[in-house]
Amino acid sequence: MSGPLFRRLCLIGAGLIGSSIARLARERGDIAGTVVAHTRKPETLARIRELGFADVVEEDAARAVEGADCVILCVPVGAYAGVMAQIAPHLAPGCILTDVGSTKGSVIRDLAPLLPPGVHLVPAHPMAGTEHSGPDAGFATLFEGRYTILTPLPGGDRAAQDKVAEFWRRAGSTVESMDAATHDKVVAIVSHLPHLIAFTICGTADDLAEETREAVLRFAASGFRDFTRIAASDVDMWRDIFLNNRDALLEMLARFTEDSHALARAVRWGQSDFIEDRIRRGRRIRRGLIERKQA
Ligand SMILES: NC(=O)C1=CN([C@@H]2O[C@H](COP(=O)(O)OP(=O)(O)OC[C@H]3O[C@@H](n4cnc5c(N)ncnc54)[C@H](O)[C@@H]3O)[C@@H](O)[C@H]2O)C=CC1
Ligand SMILES: O=C(O)C(=O)Cc1ccc(O)cc1
Repeated sequence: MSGPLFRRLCLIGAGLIGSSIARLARERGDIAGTVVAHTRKPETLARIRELGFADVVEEDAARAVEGADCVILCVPVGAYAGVMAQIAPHLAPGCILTDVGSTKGSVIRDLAPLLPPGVHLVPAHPMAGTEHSGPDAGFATLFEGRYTILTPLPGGDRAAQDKVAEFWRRAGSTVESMDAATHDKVVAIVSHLPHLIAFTICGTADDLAEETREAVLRFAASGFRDFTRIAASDVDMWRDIFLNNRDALLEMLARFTEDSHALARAVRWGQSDFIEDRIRRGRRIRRGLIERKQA
């Protein structure tokens, strides 16, 4: 049998996603010979050592990437430019630089200009996660049965793209490729707008008068609970996503606002047919999603 996919795999950031990758590599022998993990805060470094999912825990980002044949950025997307400035001079020629960030246009904007010659950039986004964060939250099966989207650069190295795709297939993902602009539009509607709405509706409920708010929290029916699960997500990560997918997110929010105003008008004027039509359409689409998942 041939050796693992990567000789030395370096993870910059070892929270939910980074630690899930490390745990996966530990569980499967065919991904990495050595796993190096770097993170910024001393307390997180200490916790990673305790959890023991990395072979090497390195406090210096530049030293962490030295000699790695694959580096995966697993930090909030707003930290990419700063991290890249630290690591770029230390990336070995032939190294694959990839990531897991939730936005892709900004990632290419922040990484590509600093890419040293001979280093191959292959941006990636596993469409898998939870509302939990940090190194304790990760688990090796996180990516199973989920999509991972690659947004390769035009003219990028095919062998590097194939290797990153193979890595995600070994993680249990189905791999798709698209351009970064398409990716950013798709995730704006399926992921970023739902998070924006979930954060907002929690605040809207919290703004209610004391008595009503008390009742809302006590009686929060499963609908409100299901709908707002994702509002428990990490602050830094979501601030960075909103700011780095601004145009696509604002476009989807404008469309949503227009559509919700149309429904509000129908409610105001008692237009049952319009209301029923919107509910039927929503039901049809949601049921279709579940059937697709089961197929
Ligand atoms: N949480 C989720 O469900 C998903 C997240 N993503 C993306 O994955 C990336 C990581 O997210 P999570 O693992 O969920 O976050 P997390 O908050 O669990 O972990 C982030 C890690 O990066 C470290 N970090 C932050 N800034 C740093 C810096 N400048 N230098 C070094 N380390 C730094 C933090 O200390 C932490 O260990 C983000 O870009 C996010 O958009 C992608 C798919 C799903
Ligand atoms: O918790 C959930 O359901 C999520 O939606 C997780 C998630 C968050 C960010 C991503 O870029 C991808 C997936």
